[in-house]
Amino acid sequence: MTTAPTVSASGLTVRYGGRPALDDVSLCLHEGVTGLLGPNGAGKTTLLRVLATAVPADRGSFTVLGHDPGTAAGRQEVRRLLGYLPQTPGFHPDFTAFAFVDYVAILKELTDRAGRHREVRRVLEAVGLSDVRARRIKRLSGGMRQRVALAAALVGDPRLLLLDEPTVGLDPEQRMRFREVIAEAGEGRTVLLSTHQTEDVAMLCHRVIVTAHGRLRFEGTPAELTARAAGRVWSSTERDPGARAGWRTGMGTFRNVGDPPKGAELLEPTLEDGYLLVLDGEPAEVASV
Ligand SMILES: Nc1ncnc2c1ncn2[C@@H]1O[C@H](COP(=O)(O)OP(=O)(O)OP(=O)(O)O)[C@@H](O)[C@H]1O
Repeated sequence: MTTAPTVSASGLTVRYGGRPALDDVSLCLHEGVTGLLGPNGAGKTTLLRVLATAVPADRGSFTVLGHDPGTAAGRQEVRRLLGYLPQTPGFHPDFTAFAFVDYVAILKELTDRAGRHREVRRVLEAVGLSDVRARRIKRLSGGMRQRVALAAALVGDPRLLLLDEPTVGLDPEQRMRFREVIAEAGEGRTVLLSTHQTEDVAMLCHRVIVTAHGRLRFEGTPAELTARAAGRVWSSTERDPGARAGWRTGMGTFRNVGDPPKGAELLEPTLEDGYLLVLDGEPAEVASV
């Protein structure tokens, strides 16, 4: 990648009660969509909170397009460049979808009323909510509320978009719609997408980061993550006790991931297989995704 990174982070560490939620994480994010995978408690939300300047790092530093949030002026610049969809977005339920996104647009310093309203209509259209923009948030479904939160993150055309599990709880059609919007947002902008959906990463992302126990375990392309499982996925009629993971498929045969026995019938690996193998060696409660 030849372009300068949007985000450069070095040694980011956050501790809660002495335990590291984020442990010496260094990374660069470029334009396009980067997927952030990791089991529960891996530190994904903590990393997004730090980059969103919602939580300060105990150690380490980062810049966004050269601005250092370690200073008050730098933090203000970084916040101007950000769109953030937190894991549990907060709404005032009596707001309409339009009024809520408009409120966020005002906080984002879009002061010209007519231009701001155009922008609010644009992002509501992008997430497919134009028809219900006058409906109160308390009367919207969970998936629609998630789309309101995405519209609020998109408003003002941020250069860096931080999305914390945006497709959780969405039906397949809505997930597809989200993918379209996120892919579009990744054109000319930098998107960090935290997710448990390896499918979303395979379909959307040009880069992928895997974390566990607050540490970076992998950084590369989805194809490179998938390649970690090349020659390590095989089919058998019984569950192979030597497999790292194995399950009966709908075909009645077992799909095993790990170190295959000699002569095993090898299968085409997926990104999820690569992910499982990257987590291999983690303590069991973390590795059992
Ligand atoms: N405010 C907090 N106070 C204390 N501990 C916290 C706090 N926030 C996170 N942690 C702990 O830090 C670790 C990382 O949590 P984090 O929410 O960043 O993980 P995650 O990868 O986003 O998990 P999930 O996939 O379940 O959302 C966990 O052990 C969590 O319990």
